[in-house]
Amino acid sequence: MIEAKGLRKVYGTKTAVDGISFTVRPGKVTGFLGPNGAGKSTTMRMIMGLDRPTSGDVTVNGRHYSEHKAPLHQVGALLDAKAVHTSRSAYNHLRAMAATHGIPNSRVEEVIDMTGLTAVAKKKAGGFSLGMGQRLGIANALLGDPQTLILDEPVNGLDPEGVQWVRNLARYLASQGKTIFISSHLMSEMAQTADNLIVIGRGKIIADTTVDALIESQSRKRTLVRTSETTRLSELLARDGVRVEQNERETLEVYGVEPLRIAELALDNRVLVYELTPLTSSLEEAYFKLTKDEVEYHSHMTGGPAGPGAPLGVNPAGVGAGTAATMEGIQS
Ligand SMILES: Nc1ncnc2c1ncn2[C@@H]1O[C@H](COP(=O)(O)OP(=O)(O)OP(=O)(O)O)[C@@H](O)[C@H]1O
Repeated sequence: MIEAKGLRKVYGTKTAVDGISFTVRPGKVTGFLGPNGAGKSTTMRMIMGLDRPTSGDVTVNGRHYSEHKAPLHQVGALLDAKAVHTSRSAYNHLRAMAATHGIPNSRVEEVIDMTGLTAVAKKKAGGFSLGMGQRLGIANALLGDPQTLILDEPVNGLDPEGVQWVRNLARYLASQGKTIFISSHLMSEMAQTADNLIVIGRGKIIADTTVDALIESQSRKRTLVRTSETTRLSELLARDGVRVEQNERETLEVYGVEPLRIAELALDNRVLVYELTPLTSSLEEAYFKLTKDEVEYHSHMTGGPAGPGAPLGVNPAGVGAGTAATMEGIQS
């Protein structure tokens, strides 16, 4: 369990984390989301005692990180996958870490096997690919079989098999009652991995809820309707003040009413409807809506302004057309 109360971190004139309070519970995977620079890594570093809060407090399993007698058994973290001796082999790196924490060599073999590093375990970590480095970082985090696991962007650089492996690992460990706290920018992955989400923007919490509730809160009720009488049904719905869009032949998107109401209206007026499907937003759509005012670093595509539906100022037409992009950080 991770508990933060009024946690705040100021670097010079920059408030990276602005007095946040949250609880990450055992038995669940909790995703930690937010735009670049929102304060996720700073929060994770404070949990691990690597950064001292300017004010407020954070504990893991009831104590500050530094107060735990055997911290590797309490909490394991992947914060910076490059933080290994590049001249040491993965095996020697893990062995050295295990030896200084009273962890037997058999556990080193176990985590090497679990993370799929067996074939490269005797090679120097400096020559590892990004994905192999991530696996070593995760092996390191798992070494003490910790009750709480903190992973900062663990799937960064992993191949699809690796991404799936992290998902299954996180879900398995949560099912064993462990506390799993993961940051990621991959929304589709988070939707499949996490039970709960904490969303942060400009150092403040903007949502602390379940994945389903977050999607629901940001979704507008929409129903896909297939009928051969689109014009007539559109007119009937418009009379009730309902917004209707037609994007394909024989297909309507109807906003803001229950499918039952659409079916009743169609039945009363003898309009044949052959499909009624409630549509839900993806986590990515919900996330964009939630954080659209919290993004500090916008991308600008050359070749025209962003369209009204374009998330984060990215013009989808420009992307599709292969337009050259310039990335520009704007600090507001
Ligand atoms: N050591 C530091 N000194 C000064 N500013 C810092 C320091 N560490 C972080 N910051 C600033 O604090 C803010 C939060 O940074 P942080 O790395 O926690 O964000 P993040 O949510 O992890 O971002 P990303 O998704 O890009 O990794 C940023 O504006 C960053 O520039």
